[in-house]
Amino acid sequence: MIQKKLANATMFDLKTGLSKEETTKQRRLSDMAKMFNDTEALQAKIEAGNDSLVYEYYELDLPKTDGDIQYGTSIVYPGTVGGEYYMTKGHFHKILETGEVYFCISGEGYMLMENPEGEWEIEKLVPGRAVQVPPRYAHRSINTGKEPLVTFFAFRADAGHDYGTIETKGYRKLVVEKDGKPEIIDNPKWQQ
Ligand SMILES: O=P(O)(O)OC[C@H]1O[C@H](O)[C@H](O)[C@@H](O)[C@@H]1O
Ligand SMILES: [Fe+2]
Repeated sequence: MIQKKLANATMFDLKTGLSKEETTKQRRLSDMAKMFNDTEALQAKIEAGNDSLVYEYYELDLPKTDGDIQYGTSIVYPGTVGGEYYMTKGHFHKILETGEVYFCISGEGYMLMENPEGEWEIEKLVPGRAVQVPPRYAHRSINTGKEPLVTFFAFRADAGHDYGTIETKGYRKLVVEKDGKPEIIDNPKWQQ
């Protein structure tokens, strides 16, 4: 009898977060045009030929029904742009009521979250710590350490990604390096 393949299984390295079996989607500084607050510092780095990899993540080829779970790892590399730590773009889910779970495997940083009602939350990511992003909250992971920040995530597979709101309005808060330590500040460019 031929066993029907029901579950998708993948190996991820616990230090690097990478999988030998799959390819990542990568975002470099040049893909982050509207994301970092200091657009001039970003432009200067790119023009100096320093288009470094900011983060990569997996989008496994899984079915996208409401009953399926999309999962994978996300790896944010260490670095700053104009004092702002390297981070993911961040997004709302198109199905806004969808939450997501992140489990930190390696590195350190924060999960920054905000909802359309104006509430915001920030949770520390350290190895072994799990964070649930509640429904309605946009979420962005930020690497405040010196090593790659590796998280494992899982969410309802049909939730979708809405980047437009973040690109136009930005986040209410930024996480910047001040005297070598992370500090949460108001985003001076945030638009109502
Ligand atoms: O989608 P971004 O904000 O660019 O972040 C990249 C990826 O990070 C996370 O790991 C999410 O779970 C993914 O769904 C997301 O696509
Ligand atoms: Fe998400």
